[in-house]
Amino acid sequence: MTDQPGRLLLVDDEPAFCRLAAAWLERAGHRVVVAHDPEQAAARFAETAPEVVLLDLVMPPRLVPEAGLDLIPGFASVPVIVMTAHAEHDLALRAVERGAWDFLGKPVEPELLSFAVARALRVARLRREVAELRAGGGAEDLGLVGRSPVMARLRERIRRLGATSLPLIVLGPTGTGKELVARALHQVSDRRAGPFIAVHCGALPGELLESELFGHIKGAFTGAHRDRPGLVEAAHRGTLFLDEVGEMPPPMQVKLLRFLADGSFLPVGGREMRRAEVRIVAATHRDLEAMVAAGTFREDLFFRLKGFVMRTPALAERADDISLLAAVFLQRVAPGARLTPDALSWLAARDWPGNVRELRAVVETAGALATEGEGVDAALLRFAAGEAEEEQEAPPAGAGPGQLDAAIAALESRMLRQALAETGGNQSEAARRLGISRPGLIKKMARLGLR
Ligand SMILES: Nc1ncnc2c1ncn2[C@@H]1O[C@H](COP(=O)(O)OP(=O)(O)OP(=O)(O)O)[C@@H](O)[C@H]1O
Repeated sequence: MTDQPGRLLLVDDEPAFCRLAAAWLERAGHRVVVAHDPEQAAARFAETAPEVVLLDLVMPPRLVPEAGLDLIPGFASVPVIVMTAHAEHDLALRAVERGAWDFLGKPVEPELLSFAVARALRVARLRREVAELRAGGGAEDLGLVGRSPVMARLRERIRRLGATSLPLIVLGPTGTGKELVARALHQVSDRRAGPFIAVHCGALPGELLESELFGHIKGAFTGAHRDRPGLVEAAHRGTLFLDEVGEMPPPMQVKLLRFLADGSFLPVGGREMRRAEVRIVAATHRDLEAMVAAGTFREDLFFRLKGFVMRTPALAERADDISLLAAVFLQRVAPGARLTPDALSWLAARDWPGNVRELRAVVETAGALATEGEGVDAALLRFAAGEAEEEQEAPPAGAGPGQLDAAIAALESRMLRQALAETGGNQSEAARRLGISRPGLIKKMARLGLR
C-alpha cells in the first residue's frame, strides 16, 4: 500500500512544537493546518475538513486535559491521535473512551509521528470508502470493488461495450472477477431485464455440453425421454456467459461459431435449425493465442471473440485496492468488525496467487472466526489463510519426556485449524470432516488455545 499525503489538523498550544511538527509532516507531503486553542481547533476542523487530527490534551485557558478531551467527540468522524506530555495510562484510557484513535507520548519523535499519521490516514480513507460503498457506491461501481486506475478503465469499457450486443471475451488470471465483469456487462445493457446464464465449459464432457447449450430432441440418446431446450434458448434476449471457453472441445467450438454468426443452432438429434437472440460473453484464464498456435482452439472462433477483449488485472497489478476489498468482504460477514493496522500491512505484503477469490476466502474465514468487539488482526488472517507458524507446527525432534503429547497436540492443532479454514470457520462442518462431534471440536479448540 502506498502512503499518500493527507490533510491534517494539528492542535497544540505550543507554537514552537507546532512549527517543528508541521515542518516534519510537510516534508512528508502532508498539508498541515494549525490551531492553538479549543475554539480555533473547532473552527479549523469545520473549515478545512481534515482527514486526521493531532490533538494535545492540555490547552488554554484552563490548561487541564479536559480542554482537549472535550474536543474529541466533535472530531469523531476522523481518526484523532492524542499527544500529551502527561502520557499516563489513565489519561490515555479517558481519551480512547471519548473516541480517540491513537495515543502518542510527548516528546514526540518524528518517525513515530509520521508512522502514526500514515496509519491513521489509511484508516480514514478506508472508513470513507466503506461509507461510500454503503451509501450506494455499489451501483456506480457495477459490483466491482476497486478504486485503482486500472479498475476505473475496466468499468469505463464495460459501460461503453455493455450497450452493444457484440460478443466479447474477458481474459485474466483466475479469481480476478471475469464473471463479475460479464454480469456487469449484462446489467448495463438493455438486456438487463432478460436472463443472465453462466455455463462452465470445462465442467461437462463434450456431448453433454452440447445438449446443455443447444438442448436435445426426444430420443436423441438413451435417457432423452422428452424434448429439452438448451441454455441458449433459456438465455433468449439475455446474456450467456461461457466461462473457461478454452476448455470447449473443438467440435463444440464449430457449433458455437455458427451460433455466433447468425444466432442459429441445431438441438442434439434435431433436424431443424432454431434461433435465439443472445449476447455471448466468453472468458478464460488460459492463453488462447498459444492454444490457437497449438491447434487446440479454433482460430476463426478466436478472431470472432477477440474483436472486443476485456482484461481483468491480477490483484498484484492493483495492490492499492487490497485494503478496500478486504474491508468490504469483512463487512459482509462481520458488520462493524475492523481490520487492525498489522492486518492491513499483512494483507498488503502477501502474494495473492488466487487473486480476489483467495483474498475474499481468507478475509471471510477470519471474519467468521473473529471474536465480536475485537479487531481482525494479522495472526487471525494468517490462521485463516492456513499459514502455519513453523515453530508451532514442527514436531519435536527425537523422543523425550512429554514429547509424544506435544507432537500429538501440534498435529491436532494443525488438523483443526486446517478444517476450520477450509470450512470458512463453520464448526459443525469442520467437526464432520474431522469425524468428531461439534462439542468435542469446541473442547479441543479451547484446550489447544484456538479461540
Ligand atoms: N472487483 C471485485 N470486487 C468484488 N469482488 C470481486 C472482484 N473481483 C472478484 N471478486 C470476487 O472474487 C471471486 C472470484 O470472482 P470471479 O468468479 O468473477 O472470478 P473469475 O476471474 O471468473 O475466476 P475463474 O477464472 O477462476 O473462473 C468472487 O467471489 C467475486 O465476487
